[in-house]
Amino acid sequence: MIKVDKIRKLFKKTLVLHDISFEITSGDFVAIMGPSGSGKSTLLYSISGMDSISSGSVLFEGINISEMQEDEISRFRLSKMGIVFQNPHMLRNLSIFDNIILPGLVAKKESPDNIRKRAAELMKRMDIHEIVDRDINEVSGGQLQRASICRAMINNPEILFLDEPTGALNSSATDQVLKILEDLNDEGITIMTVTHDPRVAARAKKVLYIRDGQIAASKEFVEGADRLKELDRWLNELLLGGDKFVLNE
Ligand SMILES: Nc1ncnc2c1ncn2[C@@H]1O[C@H](COP(=O)(O)OP(=O)(O)OP(=O)(O)O)[C@@H](O)[C@H]1O
Repeated sequence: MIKVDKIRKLFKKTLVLHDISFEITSGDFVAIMGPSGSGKSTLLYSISGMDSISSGSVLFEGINISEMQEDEISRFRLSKMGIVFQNPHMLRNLSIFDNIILPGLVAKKESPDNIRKRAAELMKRMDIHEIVDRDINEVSGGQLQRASICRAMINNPEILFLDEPTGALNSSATDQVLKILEDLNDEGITIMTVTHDPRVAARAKKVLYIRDGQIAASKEFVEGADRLKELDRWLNELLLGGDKFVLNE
């Protein structure tokens, strides 16, 4: 589905991503872990075309999206990708519902009626249908994050990119978001998420560990394994390699 080939990213003269290559297959659930400042978010934004790359290429179903002009990649992203940011970036003067339908109205893939219907279904499914008319400052962090996932799903994307989706959530809100991600992945949505939280990474099929802008290690879970235990062991081995790893409580 996505082929990342030797991408490099420079911020001024600092090399933040060094020749990163990997592939994401349709239906994958990939978690990106690694120390703070290692380049995880930059990698996510580079692959999704939110940020330009300095060299290399990103092919999405064979189409080189790294060469697209800004308006072309924006349209492409709107129709194929859903993005959930660390901070939800919702518009303050719109209700939660209107924030969710907005990318649908912009993309015009479906009629406004269908977009509203889909938003209502997504909100019901994510158990936030009672907050449709609320302002964004009248809901909890967990509700807002679930609303962000509804917004990212409004155009029926093929892939969801998430940056620390549970970073600001308590344990039960984290569990709700994880269940949603797992269900979406079971239904065929490809997922790529940056996370510090081993509970999130343990739901993934594959984990990439980034250190100093490079893939230092990667892991695929064996079917039926105790993933948290396996992940813990793996991360500890990497920690022995000198990485400071912060576990979320
Ligand atoms: N717009 C920017 N301009 C200059 N440097 C940047 C910019 N964005 C990120 N960086 C630098 O790039 C490096 C990687 O940042 P990035 O946000 O990708 O790391 P991260 O692994 O996601 O970190 P964290 O886990 O703390 O969110 C850091 O050294 C950061 O300071």
